[in-house]
Amino acid sequence: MRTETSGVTSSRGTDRDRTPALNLVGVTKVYGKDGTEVRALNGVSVAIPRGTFTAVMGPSGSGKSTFMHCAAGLDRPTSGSTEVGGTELTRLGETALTKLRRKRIGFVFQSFNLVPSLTVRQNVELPLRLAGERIEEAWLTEVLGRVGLDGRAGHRPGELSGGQQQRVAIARALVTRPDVIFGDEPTGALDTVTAREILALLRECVDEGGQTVVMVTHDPGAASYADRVLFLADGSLAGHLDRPTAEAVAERMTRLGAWS
Ligand SMILES: Nc1ncnc2c1ncn2[C@@H]1O[C@H](COP(=O)(O)OP(=O)(O)OP(=O)(O)O)[C@@H](O)[C@H]1O
Repeated sequence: MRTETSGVTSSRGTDRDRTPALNLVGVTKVYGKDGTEVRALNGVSVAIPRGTFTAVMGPSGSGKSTFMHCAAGLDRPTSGSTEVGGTELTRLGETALTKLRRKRIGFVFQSFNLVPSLTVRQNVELPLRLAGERIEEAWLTEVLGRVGLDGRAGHRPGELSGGQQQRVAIARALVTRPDVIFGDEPTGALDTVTAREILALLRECVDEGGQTVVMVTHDPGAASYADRVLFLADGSLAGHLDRPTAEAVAERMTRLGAWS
């Protein structure tokens, strides 16, 4: 079994800084039973440091969604353990897991998943309300400013472009100051120019906000915004690329048989 670790951490960090944002140890997920078993993940171990941007790639069916679901506590591994910010998810009951997800994990999906009847500000506040947290106006204003939506707080999602809606989703993910933001094809529904703006924004959240981002994508161009790309094949880690270029990622994907 191999553990992937990135070396992108400060040598003067505190203990909290040195605890990986995300730590998977021997995570295996088997779906079905008795002859219909699918081993979607097979002993995956990976530690992702705080303040880094990781892309997860692999051919269709290689286990990317299963990886994200197990890492984010949306699904339970069959064996192995997952830690978010030093807390082991696999030991938590459903209520504690739901609370942890609300507060310490942010999600950005391809389809934005905003509540259409709520304003931008109300959508962004929602995770704090669900977690029963106090809403600090200054922080909310700062988060909306960071994603470039200062003037849009009173609008509803239907009045915004796709790129602006994804900015709302990113603000909603940032608002609880989570240990990790997971992106599931966050630019999959956007045109190329808008996709680049959203990827640059995620990059900025990492570089300037110290956020940790883990993004599943099929797009080598999107993966090139990450510090590291992890490759999955048949449910196992099949290597990584640091400071990836789109060309190098595409070439690795071709070797994994992704486009055949
Ligand atoms: N709920 C489930 N029940 C049974 N098999 C499943 C389930 N979810 C996923 N699988 C299987 O597990 C394997 C990994 O699936 P997963 O969705 O994680 O792959 P993926 O890399 O995200 O694929 P894609 O790029 O096509 O979205 C596949 O063989 C899939 O059919």
